Amino acid sequence: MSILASQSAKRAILVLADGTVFRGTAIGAEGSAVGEVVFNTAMTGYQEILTDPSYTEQIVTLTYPHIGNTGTNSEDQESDQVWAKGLIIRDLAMKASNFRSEETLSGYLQRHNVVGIADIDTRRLTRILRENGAQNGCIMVGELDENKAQELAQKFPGLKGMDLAKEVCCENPYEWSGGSWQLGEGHTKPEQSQYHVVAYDYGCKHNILRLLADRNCKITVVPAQTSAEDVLALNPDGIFLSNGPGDPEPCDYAITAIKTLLDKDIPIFGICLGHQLLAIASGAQSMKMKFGHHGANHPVQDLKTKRVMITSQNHGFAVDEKQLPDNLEVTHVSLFDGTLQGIRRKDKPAFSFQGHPEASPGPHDASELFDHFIELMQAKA
Ligand SMILES: NC(=O)CC[C@H](N)C(=O)O
Repeated sequence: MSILASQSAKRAILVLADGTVFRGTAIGAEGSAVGEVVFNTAMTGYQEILTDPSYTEQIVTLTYPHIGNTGTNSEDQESDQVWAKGLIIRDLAMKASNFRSEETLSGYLQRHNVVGIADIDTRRLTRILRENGAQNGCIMVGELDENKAQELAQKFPGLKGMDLAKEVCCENPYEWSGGSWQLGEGHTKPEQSQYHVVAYDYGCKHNILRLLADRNCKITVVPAQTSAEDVLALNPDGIFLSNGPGDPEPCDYAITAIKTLLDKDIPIFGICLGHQLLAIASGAQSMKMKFGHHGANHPVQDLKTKRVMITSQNHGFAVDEKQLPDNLEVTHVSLFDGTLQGIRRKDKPAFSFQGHPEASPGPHDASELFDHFIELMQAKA
């Protein structure tokens, strides 16, 4: 191949639905990707972000400018595949240098057939998304056609109304054997298992299951559409509702099951999509946010203790704090914009958190929420 041909094979564009065009360099697979473009402000954790199933149908731009310097490895996966539709960055590190690195970011994206684009003015892009709201976009690699890319971005239906939890979850129930956070991959403490947690997989991140394993839980993971009756047949001490992609409102199967499970007074803990579903099952409503929360430095206040936690966040929908039923108490709020971050049922052993107490990436300030879940199971036992 001539130098010119190989150079042109490397060119890529990002076109937003509003027609804004960014020209850059391809760093991943060939082809094109269409999705909702969101910005994440975390300075680390690109591999965890890419493999978080909550990013299904989304293209992620990272505001941190220098990405790829620690490469990728098999331990930092938050699921078995890359779910983000595409990656947009400012600058790809020329060298991956870390004792845990097994593969470069570029090689990793290509192997997972995910489109990526570098050399983009991600500050300008982020300003557009902040000012006008998250918007659909298209990354195109190879044959570049700006009009076609804009048309594809405009045709993308958007995440409002998209029921994705049932698309990304496991096919069959399984027992978690992926290890614990403290002890590492492949290690669990089954002999010490005290509580049987049934975890609804709506697109669950592995670190949630690792943190439950750390706390002596035996975990059975079940698909998103598992009925409440099938979950009850497993005789759980507690029920976990996972994070996941898309809009919570159309997930009627989950909302119906959670309503039934709430009636049984079994401890329930929800994270992110699981939080939104618990709220809706309790009578609340969700709404689409302007550009959402995606980052690892969001201050959230615990209203009871007044303590401020720095948290990891990844959501584009939120529970509407203006339309809460009487059975819900607000436990946490975002100090960035005052939106609702945590709730507790006043009449049931059930609570949930909008951010990501499991981090990966991010700080572990909110990990005590896992301990609270254990306390609820203890109290019930
Ligand atoms: N991380 C999540 O669970 C995200 C929940 C939901 N898909 C949202 O964007 O708000």
